[in-house]
Amino acid sequence: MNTNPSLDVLVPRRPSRPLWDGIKGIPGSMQLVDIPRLQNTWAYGYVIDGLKYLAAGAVVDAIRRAFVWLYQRVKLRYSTSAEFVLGDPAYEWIVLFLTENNVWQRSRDFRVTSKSSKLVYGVSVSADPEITGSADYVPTYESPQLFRWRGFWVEVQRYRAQVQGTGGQPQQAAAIFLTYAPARYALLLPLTPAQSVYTRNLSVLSELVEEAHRGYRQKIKPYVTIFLADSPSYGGSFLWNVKRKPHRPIESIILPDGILDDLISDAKRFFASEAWYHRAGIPHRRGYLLFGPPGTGKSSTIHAVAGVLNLEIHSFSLSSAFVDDAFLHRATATIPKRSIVLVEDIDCALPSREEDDDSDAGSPIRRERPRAGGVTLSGLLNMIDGIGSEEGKLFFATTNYVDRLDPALMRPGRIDRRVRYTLATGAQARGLFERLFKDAEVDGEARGGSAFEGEEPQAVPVITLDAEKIDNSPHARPLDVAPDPDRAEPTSPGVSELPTTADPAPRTLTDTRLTELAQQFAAAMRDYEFSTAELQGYLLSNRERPVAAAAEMGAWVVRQRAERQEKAELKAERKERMRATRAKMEAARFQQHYGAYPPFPPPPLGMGIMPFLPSPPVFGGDVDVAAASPAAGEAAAGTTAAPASPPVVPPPPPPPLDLQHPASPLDVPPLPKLNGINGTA
Ligand SMILES: Nc1ncnc2c1ncn2[C@@H]1O[C@H](COP(=O)(O)OP(=O)(O)OP(=O)(O)O)[C@@H](O)[C@H]1O
Repeated sequence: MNTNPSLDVLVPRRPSRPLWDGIKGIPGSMQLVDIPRLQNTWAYGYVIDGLKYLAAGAVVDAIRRAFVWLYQRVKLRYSTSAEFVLGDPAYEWIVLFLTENNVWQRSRDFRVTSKSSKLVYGVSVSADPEITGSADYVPTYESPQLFRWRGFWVEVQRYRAQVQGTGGQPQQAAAIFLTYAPARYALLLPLTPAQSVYTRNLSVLSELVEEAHRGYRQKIKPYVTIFLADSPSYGGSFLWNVKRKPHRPIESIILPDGILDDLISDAKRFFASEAWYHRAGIPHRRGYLLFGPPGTGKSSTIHAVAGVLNLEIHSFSLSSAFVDDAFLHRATATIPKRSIVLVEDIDCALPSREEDDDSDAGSPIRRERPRAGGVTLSGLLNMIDGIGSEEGKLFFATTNYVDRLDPALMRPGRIDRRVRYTLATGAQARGLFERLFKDAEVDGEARGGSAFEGEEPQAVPVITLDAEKIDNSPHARPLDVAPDPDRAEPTSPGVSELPTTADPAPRTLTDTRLTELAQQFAAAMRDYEFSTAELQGYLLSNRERPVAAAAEMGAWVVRQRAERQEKAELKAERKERMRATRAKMEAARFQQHYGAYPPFPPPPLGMGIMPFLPSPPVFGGDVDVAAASPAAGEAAAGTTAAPASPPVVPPPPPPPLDLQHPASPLDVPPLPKLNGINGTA
């Protein structure tokens, strides 16, 4: 008989419906539950314990739910969420704020990266500068950190996730959650999830963010912050790659007088006249196009302007594969007020014919440059003057090929000012020399010893007036001659006055001497012959030898000219081969469609295929598909087309630098015809 009443409840006896048939092995029996025997089995204890735990769990869960319910009521009444998402500038502010407030001190999680130009807010974790100098130690706040701020307890926690980027690559996403409560609610903090702010007073949150922003601006002052849109975005968020660069001193940019000052005062006026723009109903933005050959100072100018005006740069490279219209739109929407939006090499966004094709106008076969990652002209225009581009933003674009730009891009309102950069003039070369060698020591060899430890004194090339080597071009100057390696004489006028014995005390160049050397340096080249970057490269390779740098400039110029000539010849040869290949391909196609001879009179010579048509079929009946590939074509063309090497004509000096000054943003004079810039037609 069953004496256990609880088991009676759990296993009711139902004589008409036996439950334990299978256990006793007698199907159909109605009295088979033998409770006393069941109690003696080993499983019984487990079953009873399990039931007890189940009951205890249910009670705990009920209590937890009651707490959550209570928390929800408190949260609804007092709290707000504060989330800072990686990639947004506010994320940078808050991370710096946390670092400055030493919130990391109890942190156990750090990300260690070698020092680079990437903007990171590392903390000093060691007293040894040798160690802290080579790496950044960034607290990651993976575990919650609690700190006090203005009478509030603030809890910070970071969440990290791997998400799918637009390009399909995995992408890091992160956010920082802040929770704060007045000190009297501090006890509640540990009991609650971190995403809440325990007060409805939003001004507390705003004060915290503003303080973080102020601190950030202060900290970042000596630097220009550059946000690069160089990673695919994910979901609705946008990820900027943040770098920083020290300010570029404005006087280190060597341009004709007035250009930089004018640019800066124009930008200052723009920022100061926000109210006027609003009253006039004109979107508060201003566009600048800087164009000219590579290495002439376009990017440097933008960095210097950003430093002077304390602006951040948000930079786009339109040639990245993942950049499309939607990407541009999303990115532009995240750019804060008072920023520079920079598109370098803006011509890359638009389809254009290859440089080499210019002589083949009219040919049906053209090699188009591949379109960059799906950016359309209208997408670009929307980016420049869409909603997200208003609110006090300077738009800067640079290009080496201004003639490739669509007129729609350059209409007033999108581009308000255009600044042309040219290769260096003599005055710029002098300025560059003086800037790089100001306060420099006199060369070791000029003082009688090598500037470099253990190095043989170099024989300084002598400039001779050899009639055969003299450049007779109209731009030539007396120093356009090759050095004579057999003769070595004192470097330059004035150097012989320097002591000839080794002098341990370093001697700096006097201002007069520096000016003389700068003039000597500049006189060795023609105006508009080299880019400032090329001259800078030469001077840097002679950084400790100003006297020799000036004296050897003539030889360097001669070498550069010879190299250029060689390159120009090779290019002309390649171009000729390509043209011959294309002509063959056209002839083959023509034959395929119409047979060996045309059914109509030949067009004038020079119109693509005709020079090949009167001859009997060169390729036989079939089209040689391999010949259609440039490589095969080049090989074939080597036997049929004699490459012509046109003489290298020195480029005509371009017009002087000009900065156009429209009277108003809507009054921009038409762009002058720019044939010849950078060698393009
Ligand atoms: N006018 C200049 N004054 C001082 N330095 C210059 C000038 N032009 C070029 N440089 C130097 O040459 C280098 C390249 O300059 P920068 O990148 O500004 O040229 P860029 O015109 O933007 O070239 P690209 O069109 O190839 O981008 C930099 O190191 C810069 O210091």
